[in-house]
Order: sequence, then C-alpha cells, then structure tokens
Amino acid sequence: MHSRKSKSITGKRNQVGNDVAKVIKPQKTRRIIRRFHHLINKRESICLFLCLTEKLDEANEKKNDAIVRASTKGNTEQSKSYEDGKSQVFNEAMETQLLRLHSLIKKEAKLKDSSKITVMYALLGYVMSQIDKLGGLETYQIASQNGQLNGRGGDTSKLLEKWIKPLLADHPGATALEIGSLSSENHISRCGLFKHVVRIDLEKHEGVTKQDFMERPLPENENDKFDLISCSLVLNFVKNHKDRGLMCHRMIKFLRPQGYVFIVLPQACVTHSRYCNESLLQKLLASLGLTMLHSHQSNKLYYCLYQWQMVLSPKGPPKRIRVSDGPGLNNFGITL
Ligand SMILES: C[S@@+](CC[C@H](N)C(=O)[O-])C[C@H]1O[C@@H](n2cnc3c(N)ncnc32)[C@H](O)[C@@H]1O
Repeated sequence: MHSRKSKSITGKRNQVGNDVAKVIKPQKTRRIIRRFHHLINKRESICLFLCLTEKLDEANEKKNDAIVRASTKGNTEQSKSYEDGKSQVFNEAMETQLLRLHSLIKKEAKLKDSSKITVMYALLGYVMSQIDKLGGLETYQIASQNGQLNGRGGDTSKLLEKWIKPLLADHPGATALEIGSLSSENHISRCGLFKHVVRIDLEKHEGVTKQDFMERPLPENENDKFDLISCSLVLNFVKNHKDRGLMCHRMIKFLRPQGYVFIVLPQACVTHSRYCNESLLQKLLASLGLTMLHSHQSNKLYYCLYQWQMVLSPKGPPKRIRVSDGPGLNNFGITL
C-alpha cells in the first residue's frame, strides 16, 4: 500500500501482512479477529508462565520482540529456542501445542523442569511471528472496524446522493469514479446523477473492473478525469498512514477542477484514533486544495464530502502527530 514497505519484527518485508490488509473482505474479518484473539491470549499465558517482568505492548511488536529477547539474555538455549520458533512458518505441531497450552503449562509448572522453559520460548517465538504475519495490531484494528460494519446499513452512497444532488443540478454530463466498488447496484450508479460511473476494486465483482487505483494510469487529458471520486471505506483498508496520504494525493490527479471527493471511514478512525480526528483530516485535505462541504457521523461511520476548490492551505506535518492519547485508541492516521 505505498513505496516504503513495512518491516516485520524480524526486519523482513511484511508481505503477508500487506496482503491481508489489502484484501480483507468483511466476511473474512471475523476469522482474522478470532486468530488475533487466539494468538494474543496464548502469548499472554506464555509470558505469565515465563514470568516476563516487562508487560508487552499490543501496539508495538518491535518493542515486544526486544522485551522477549532481553529476557533470554545470557541463556543461549532459550534465545536459540525463541529464534527457532520465530522462523517457523505455519506449523501444525506448534498449533496443537498452543491448543493444549493450558494443560501444558500446568504440567510444566508441576515438573518445575527448567529445560522445558525453552519449549515455551519456541512457542512464544512462533506466536510472535504469527502475529507479525497477520499484519500486527493495525491489521487487527482494520479487521475489527470492518467486522463491526456488517450491520451498518449497506450502501453509503445514499447519503452521497442527498449531498451531491443539488450540487450537480446544472451538470447533466457529470462522471464519477468509485474506488473500492463492490456492486454496480449502489446508489451512485443508480441515482441517475452521473452520465457515467467507473467502478474499480482490488477484486473482481460483477460490473466492477479489477484495478488497483494506485496503478490506474494517470489521466492524459480532462476527459480521463472525473467530477466525483467516491472513496467509501477504502482509506481504512490501506495499511499505513503514508500510503493513505499517497492515495489522497492521487485522487486529486483524477479530479476535474471544482470536482468532489466523497470519503467514508469507520467512525473510530476520527473519534478513537491517536493520530486522526475530523479537524486534522480537514487540515490535511485542505493542504491538497480540498474544502469540506458536508460531514456526518452515524453510529459506526464517518462521512464527508469535499470539493477541490484549489485554495491551498499550509502543508500538514510529514510525520504522524498525536491528537489523542489513552487506552483503547487505534492508530489510524494519514500523512501527506
Ligand atoms: C470495506 S470495502 C468497501 C466497499 C464499499 N466501497 C463500501 O463502502 O461498502 C473496501 C474495498 O476497498 C478496496 N480497495 C482497497 N484499496 C484499493 C485500491 N488501491 N484500489 C482499488 N480498490 C481498493 C478493497 O478491495 C475493498 O473491496
């Protein structure tokens, strides 16, 4: 989802994580969430058994890796065992051990056999690598947010139609690009306000072209541009803040002057994020020349409509800045 690919706790390119984040479908989110819960719980039990003094931080896998490594310092056997566990790909035997972890821990505790601790370090390494391969906390949060959207009331372009109708009253030939389109039956395609709607998604669906927006050829002339770009629940699919910024930059390139951008995000992206709120989002988009015309928060979603009025405000900070702090927040953010 951007030029600088994220790295795993082992320093390797996080390809699996990328794939997960790119293609999470609402129907897959429950499985991903369950897997995360399973791994996080098992890790907690193992850490308790190993009496790790420093608490792991679910938001920082690199730090967690350092904590575990520090706990094996001076014990080459434990350290080797941990590294061996980390180097495992999906492993049936390890999975079975994880399922039986409770009784395994009870047995080991009774035996008080210190050599068995190395087995636990191998399991811990395996769990850490599995969490990493899923894409870490960020993917988990994205999956959670999307998982919670199953009952969100469907087609978000209903509100778009209400907002855009008066704005396009004198514009019968308007065109739209729907990024992350799942259906040709959405309001955006049926409302009759657009002469032509181009629908793209990473996956092939009926009436939708399979295309990565980030690889869509740039417009050669004004005819290749659009009066509206819809980006509903897509930015939160993009794995990291830099790629989200790149996507926003790219949207501008496909807009006709005075064109509109419709963005929908899980509500938690603007209400429960360390790095994003409505005001910061507004500032970031203003630096691209976008002016907010409407916004709305439902129970689960945040909707907004912007117009490209090309009045540029100062560029936002290139790094993520913290706008909120506290427990239970997510790490959604955008940097330009
Ligand atoms: C949660 S679905 C949202 C679908 C629909 N727009 C909605 O509002 O319900 C997010 C979609 O964005 C698509 N997506 C993510 N990044 C994309 C990209 N770079 N180009 C095209 N589609 C993308 C994914 O394939 C996924 O189907």
